[in-house]
Amino acid sequence: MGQLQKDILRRHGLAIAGMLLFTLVYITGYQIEYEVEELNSVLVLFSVFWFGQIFLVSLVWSGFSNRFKDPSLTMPMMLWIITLVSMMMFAAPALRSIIMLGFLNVLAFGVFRLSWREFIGISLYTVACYTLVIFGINYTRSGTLMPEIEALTGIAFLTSIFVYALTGREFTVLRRAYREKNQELRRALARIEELAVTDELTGLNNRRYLLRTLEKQRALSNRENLPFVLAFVDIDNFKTVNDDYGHRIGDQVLAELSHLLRVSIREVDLAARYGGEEFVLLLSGLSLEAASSVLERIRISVESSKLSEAELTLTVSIGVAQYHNGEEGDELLNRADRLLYKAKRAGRNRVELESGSTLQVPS
Ligand SMILES: Nc1nc2c(ncn2[C@@H]2O[C@H](COP(=O)(O)OP(=O)(O)OP(=O)(O)O)[C@@H](O)[C@H]2O)c(=O)[nH]1
Repeated sequence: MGQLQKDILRRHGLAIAGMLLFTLVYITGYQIEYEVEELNSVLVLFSVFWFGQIFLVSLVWSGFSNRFKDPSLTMPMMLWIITLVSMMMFAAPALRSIIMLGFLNVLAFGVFRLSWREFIGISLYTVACYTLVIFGINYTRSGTLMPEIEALTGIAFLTSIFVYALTGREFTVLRRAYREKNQELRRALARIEELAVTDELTGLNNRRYLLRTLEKQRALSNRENLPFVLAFVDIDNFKTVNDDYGHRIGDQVLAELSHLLRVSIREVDLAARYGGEEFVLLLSGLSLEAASSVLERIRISVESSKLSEAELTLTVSIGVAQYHNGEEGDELLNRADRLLYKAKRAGRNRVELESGSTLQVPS
């Protein structure tokens, strides 16, 4: 059972407790004021009342009401109670004051649940029932009511309903403002989280995100024996780009290379900017051999691309290491970094693989 349904049922539980109390007070009042023999017709009325009530609550309880616009069925329940309570008022005019309080309690139940329009609707329905019953009593038992007092009671009743409606409206406005603020906060938080893990220049994830993902990947790999590969990708002689063409072109190169890296890997892989002109790729589920062909393809595609508006031809050096079950993330990063410098020392524009990898590749 979801939290929403629990909340709804808790509210209905309270309402049922209130109605039980009302039933007791009414029947006691009836016994004091009227002949006990006439009680039977009132008991029939209460049976119908409770039957309908239990039927509606069971719709909520079973989850059947979830298919309706308002799963709490507040409106049908209120209509049911008000109709039956009006009939009880007709059956026992002397208990009018008890019943009026009953009406107000029912309306209080709807103040926070219903929309402004629904609340006005149900209030008008209540006033109509009340007026009809008063006319009915006057017609069938003339002389039992004092018209002036009834009119004054009606005005007091209407005033209370009006105050309820205003309170409900205030509450709706507050609730809406609260919901909007909450949504705004959630959006801002999502944006902050995104900014905290994104590199502004390239749009790739940053080192913080990489290290977090590396930890998750390690945990997965240790548990499932799933291989993965980490590669350092570094632009060769990038300093000369800045020196010869300026930082603006250098930035363009970084952004375009980042794009190239991102589109060269699968959704499940990760390309992150490690810092400066150094990038890291995390290739999951791949053996060193499989990863090496992906990385070789990347190396060739960088070499054959024209980067930035200066249409520069650049190369990258890549150091590739496979994760060894149980090792720390730092160790893996260091091994890949060392391989990158080996590639640099060996003349650049090459993919340097680690020899002697031991992780098993699942068949
Ligand atoms: N335009 C630009 N340049 C950057 C950025 N971050 C780092 N750099 C530059 O990247 C260059 C890195 O130079 P080095 O570390 O000497 O490396 P390299 O010239 O690529 O030489 P090798 O790596 O040995 O091939 C430096 O000139 C940095 O200023 C950036 O965000 N934008």
